[in-house]
Amino acid sequence: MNQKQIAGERAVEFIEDGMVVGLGTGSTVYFSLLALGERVKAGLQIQGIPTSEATTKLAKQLQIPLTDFAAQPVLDITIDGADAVLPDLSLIKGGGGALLREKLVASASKKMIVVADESKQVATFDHAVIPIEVVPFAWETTAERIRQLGGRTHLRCQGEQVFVTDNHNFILDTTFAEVGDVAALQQSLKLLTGVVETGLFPNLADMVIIGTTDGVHILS
Ligand SMILES: O=C[C@H](O)[C@H](O)[C@H](O)COP(=O)(O)O
Repeated sequence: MNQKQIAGERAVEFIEDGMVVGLGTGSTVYFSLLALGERVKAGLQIQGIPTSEATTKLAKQLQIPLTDFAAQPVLDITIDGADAVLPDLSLIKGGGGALLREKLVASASKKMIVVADESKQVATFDHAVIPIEVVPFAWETTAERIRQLGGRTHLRCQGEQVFVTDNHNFILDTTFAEVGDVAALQQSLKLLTGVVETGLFPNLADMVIIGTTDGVHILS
């Protein structure tokens, strides 16, 4: 079994009857969704809130019941992936461009469980790609403001086209030679006009389930 699959499946064991569940995005959570679909088929009663259009589509295919923030403003648990994880459980997310809805869902959840393979464990975010969602209007000016904070920005494209998020924004994949305090960098970036959200997730994950060749390794 691959590392993403064992991590993804283990997280679903934490879901209980009656819960409102945040459904993350990505190739690791994919396995969580498959396992959750099986449990729902077997009688588990939950309501899911998806973090992307892709997850919405898959959840519907798997017949996982869905709800929304208007009906359920507080979630019991969220299961989501990550692009990088520090030992203090700070995350980088947004490799698939879903970071804004992912942060809205995670921050409204009582518990966030992250699922990842071993490659996602890192010692530092220095030089790591941090996706930053920006409004398309004047994105070049926003990029310049990020560069003034020390970031190297790269407008995300998909083939010849600029990548557009589910929220109709652009992504600036940005690296910093020295990230320093993750929460402080997040704050500084959020203060820039034009920045919608960043892929830095300090203080949100409660547990990280890492799939390894010898089974799962749980950090909490
Ligand atoms: O925007 C995408 C999300 O933040 C994903 O959860 C993250 O990129 C990890 O994805 P994967 O499990 O495919 O590596």
